[in-house]
Amino acid sequence: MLNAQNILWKPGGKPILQGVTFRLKNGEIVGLVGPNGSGKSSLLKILAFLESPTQGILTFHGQSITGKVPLSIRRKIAVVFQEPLLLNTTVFENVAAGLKIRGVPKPETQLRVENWLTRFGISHLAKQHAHSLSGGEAQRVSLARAFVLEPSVLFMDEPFSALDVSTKESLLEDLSLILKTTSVTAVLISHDFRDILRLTQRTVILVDGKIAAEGNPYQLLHSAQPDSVQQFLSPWRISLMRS
Ligand SMILES: Nc1ncnc2c1ncn2[C@@H]1O[C@H](COP(=O)(O)OP(=O)(O)OP(=O)(O)O)[C@@H](O)[C@H]1O
Repeated sequence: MLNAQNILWKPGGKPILQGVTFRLKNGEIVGLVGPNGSGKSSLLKILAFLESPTQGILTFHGQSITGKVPLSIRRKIAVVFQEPLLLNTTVFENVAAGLKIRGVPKPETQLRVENWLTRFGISHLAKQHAHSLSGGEAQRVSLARAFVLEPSVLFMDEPFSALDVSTKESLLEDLSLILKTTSVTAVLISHDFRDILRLTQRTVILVDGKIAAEGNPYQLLHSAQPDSVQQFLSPWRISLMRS
């Protein structure tokens, strides 16, 4: 559904992405990992049409995307960042905001928002002000706000990294179930390879702005890889063997 071919990105003259070719198929959950500064967030922003590549071809459902991205396509994409960036209003209004902008009728908005608040276990917080939430609750609101839009593609950039271990664990459990029971196509960036093993079926490893390896995350972990990939995966191999 989303194809990126030979993407080059040099925002300040320095090449950040160097010839990345990435294909996202309908319904798959793809992990995007790699060392700090390898270009993961940059690639995510380009795939989500938040940045334009310096060179390369992007197509969405077969339609070539150049210049200004049509609103109808932008609206098929949702992005969740590490910081929830919630609006200064209630939880309900935060989750409803995107539907209001799209002109979804009130009764349908009510049903859809209630459904996603329930699925993320936060319906009891509906009337609470978003800025009074804990980090875990706020990230649940941020995810509900993305899912309520029923996007074709959901991008998640480090959604758990600001959460403590037990908060993260309960969110991972709920998100894992939601991803299994919806047909959403998603890309997840995480520094924690355990999240990637748990949530994704295919993983892309970026090193220095290039795809250094890709495949099933378990197979990547247990097979021989080029040195740059070994270096990134070794600590995970060791820590996962111990646990
Ligand atoms: N708009 C920009 N202009 C210039 N350089 C940028 C821009 N955005 C990112 N970079 C640079 O691109 C490189 C890759 O950044 P990016 O955030 O994509 O990496 P990352 O793999 O997501 O890193 P991390 O794991 O630390 O979040 C960094 O050196 C960063 O400073």
